[in-house]
Formats: sequence, structure tokens, C-alpha cells
Amino acid sequence: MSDKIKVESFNLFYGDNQALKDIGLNLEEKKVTALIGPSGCGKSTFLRSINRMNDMIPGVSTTGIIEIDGKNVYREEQDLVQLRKNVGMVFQQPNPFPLSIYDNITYGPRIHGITKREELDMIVERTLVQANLWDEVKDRLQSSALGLSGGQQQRLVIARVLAIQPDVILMDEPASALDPISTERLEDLITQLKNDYTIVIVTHNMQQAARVSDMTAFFLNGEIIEYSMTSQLFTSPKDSRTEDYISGRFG
Ligand SMILES: Nc1ncnc2c1ncn2[C@@H]1O[C@H](COP(=O)(O)OP(=O)(O)OP(=O)(O)O)[C@@H](O)[C@H]1O
Repeated sequence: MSDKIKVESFNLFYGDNQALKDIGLNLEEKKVTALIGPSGCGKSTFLRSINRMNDMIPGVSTTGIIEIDGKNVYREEQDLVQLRKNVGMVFQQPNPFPLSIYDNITYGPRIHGITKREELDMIVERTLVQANLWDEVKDRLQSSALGLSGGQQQRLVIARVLAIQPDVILMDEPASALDPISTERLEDLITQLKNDYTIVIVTHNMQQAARVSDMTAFFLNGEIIEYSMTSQLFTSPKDSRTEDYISGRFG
């Protein structure tokens, strides 16, 4: 399996405050990588560094390299629209647009120049099927997305991300606002999606990390303390700080 994302000596500062310190790790293609660690340790900051979402925050500076498919996304000529098309993102709170289900999904493709009705219809059906939502919404595609349950909204947001055909999907605590049944459905979906996509997920829920991920990185104070196969990290961690965290002694 090849590496999709390579991170080398990556540092990020919010003004004078260094939030990421010398991050180095390689993420394999079509695997799920979980980022775990106590609050404020830099997980979301790292996730947002991969598609340069942090660029929008005033005062942020970075050094080091994040390569996707062998190209540094921090190089000067990187096209940010292209990067964010290639690297989709799902947030903690489901954030559908206040539009119909159909228009939520076709929003991105239309921006990227797809206008033919048949083509858009196909995208809507394909992505809703992929996101395990088609059967629940196929008879009300013109209804507002805001009328869906939280779990359905989160699957719709994932369908919306899939509609722009990314390679990488970043998820920032995607299940934290969902009930247990919706969470289980979302976890099943993540497991399905890794056949086609490289997924990085921030989660506070260690059972969730253990269930859905192949690899896990444990962050502490802006550093990666341990990065290994999930099965290994949760059963025989190498670092005592990882062990303390996963056994609930802090965080
Ligand atoms: N927009 C921002 N401006 C300034 N500092 C920030 C900003 N976002 C995060 N930080 C700081 O960077 C550090 C890492 O925060 P980050 O949100 O990445 O951690 P986290 O591990 O994702 O936390 P949580 O699990 O609580 O979401 C913290 O010290 C935080 O205060």
C-alpha cells in the first residue's frame, strides 16, 4: 500500500503560540487514520492543516511539508480550490446548506461546471447511495435538508463531499453530535468509504477510534507521541503517556 499523505517536520503557530511541533507521519492510501489525544493537543489544527483550512485564521504560520500524492500542499503555486476539492471535510455539527437535499449535493458539482440535469441526477443518486441515505430520502429530494435528523444530515454532508470527488476525507469529530444509532450508521459508512478514500478522523471516543481506524496517532501538547497500527496502540502502547491516556488516567 502506498503513502497518500506524507508529513515532515511540520510546525504550526497561532501568532507566538506553537500548536504543532515537528509533526512527522505518513498516511497510507485507502486507510482510516484516527487522531486522538486530550483537548487542546492539536488534533483539529493538524486536520485543518491537511487542506490548509488554517490559512483562513489570521496570524497562522507554518513550516515544514505536507505532501499529498508527492506534492507539497504548502508550495506557492498550490491552487487552494483544487486542494479543497481533492480533500473534503466533515465537521462536528452537521452543516447542510438551507437548501433542498438535491441542491445540497449539486452545489459543488455546479460550481465546478456541471449543469446537465441528467448528470446532476446521477451524481445525487450515486452519492446518496454511497452515503447510505438514498432509501430514506429518494422520495423527498426537493425537501429542505434542514428537515432531516442529525444523523441523516451528517450522511447528507458526506454525500455532498463525495459529489466533488475527493481522494481524501477529513472528519473532525463527525459523530459527537449524534445519538448512538446514528453513530453506528456513520461508523459503518466510514468503514465502507475506506474502500475508495483515504480518511483522517479526529475523535474523542477511543472505542470509536478502535472500531473504525487502521492506524492511530496519539497527540499530546502539539506533538505526536505515538503513531502505530490501531490494534497495537490500544493493546500494547509503546509510550507510557499513551498508556495513561488510553486507560483514562488523564484527558
Ligand atoms: N483559531 C485559533 N487561534 C488561536 N489559537 C488556537 C486556535 N485554534 C486552536 N488554537 C490553539 O491551538 C491549540 C490546539 O488546539 P486544537 O483545537 O487543534 O486542539 P484539539 O486537540 O483539536 O482540541 P479539542 O479536542 O478540544 O478540539 C490549543 O492551545 C488552542 O487553544
